Amino acid sequence: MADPLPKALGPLLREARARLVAAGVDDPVLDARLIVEHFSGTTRTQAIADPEHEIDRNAIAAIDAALGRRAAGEPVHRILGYREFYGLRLALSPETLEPRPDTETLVEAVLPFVKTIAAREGSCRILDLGTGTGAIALALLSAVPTATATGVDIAAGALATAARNAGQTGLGDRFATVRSDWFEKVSGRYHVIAANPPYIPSRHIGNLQDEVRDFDPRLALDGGVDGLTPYRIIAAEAAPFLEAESRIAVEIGHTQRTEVNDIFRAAGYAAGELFRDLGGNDRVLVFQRG
Ligand SMILES: C[S@@+](CC[C@H](N)C(=O)[O-])C[C@H]1O[C@@H](n2cnc3c(N)ncnc32)[C@H](O)[C@@H]1O
Repeated sequence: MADPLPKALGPLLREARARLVAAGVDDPVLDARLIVEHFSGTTRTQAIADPEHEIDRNAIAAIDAALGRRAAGEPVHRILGYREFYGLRLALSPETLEPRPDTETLVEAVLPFVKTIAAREGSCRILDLGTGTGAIALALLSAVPTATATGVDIAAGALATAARNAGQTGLGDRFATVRSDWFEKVSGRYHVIAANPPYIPSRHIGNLQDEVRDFDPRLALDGGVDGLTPYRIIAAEAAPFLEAESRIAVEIGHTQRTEVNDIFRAAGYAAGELFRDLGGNDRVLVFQRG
């Protein structure tokens, strides 16, 4: 059994860090700070300016429990219950993928087009397929005040979380949700179809990092036998939902550029424009009709 946690903020942070180091956690300094700040309601500045500040007993108990979960392998943002994406604090739930910084590449890739359409037409309609927390749609809405978005997901729990995130970020009046198997229940036409679909081949799911395999929902990961099934559906079925001037932006696995390009080209789209993530990996393709 671990020693009781100190009450004073400075020593508490040091002990939290030491527990996560001992457990072999990847980034113990950051994770200890996130956990302590979240459950104690303190800030980094406070820890520096007033390290003797006393934390109350309930907060200490919550920090103790959270450190135990982190030491046992649960991702830190699952424990906190939220993750920042494109400057928005998005709540997570068991049915949502934890949004990743790489996905901000998709937001940046399609944002100039969204702005152009919104400026010219007074609005830009976005369809976010497989919306999860609502990350992509809400990021675009936060950057373009006249845009509107529909978030589609097959998971009812994900849509409930996305709707809650829209409300909490003040974007609820421009965001709607539709529960649908890809386009099945979708109606209307859109200037942008964005998707970060599940793209891991089924047989690779077991080899993913424990934190991904055990805590992200399988529905958000499994892209079928070769990981490309959702791209085939999107490429084949998107056309009736697109405005004359429009884009389809998809996130891809870093080895899938050629295959995904081939799928969309066979469906009548011009070769996709490629965007790389901050790690230099192929990450996003943006298509328009050829
Ligand atoms: C990789 S996650 C992306 C979540 C979010 N867009 C993001 O970027 O963080 C894929 C999402 O697709 C949803 N999904 C899986 N199969 C689906 C289907 N057949 N129709 C609609 N959505 C689906 C999952 O529930 C999950 O939310």
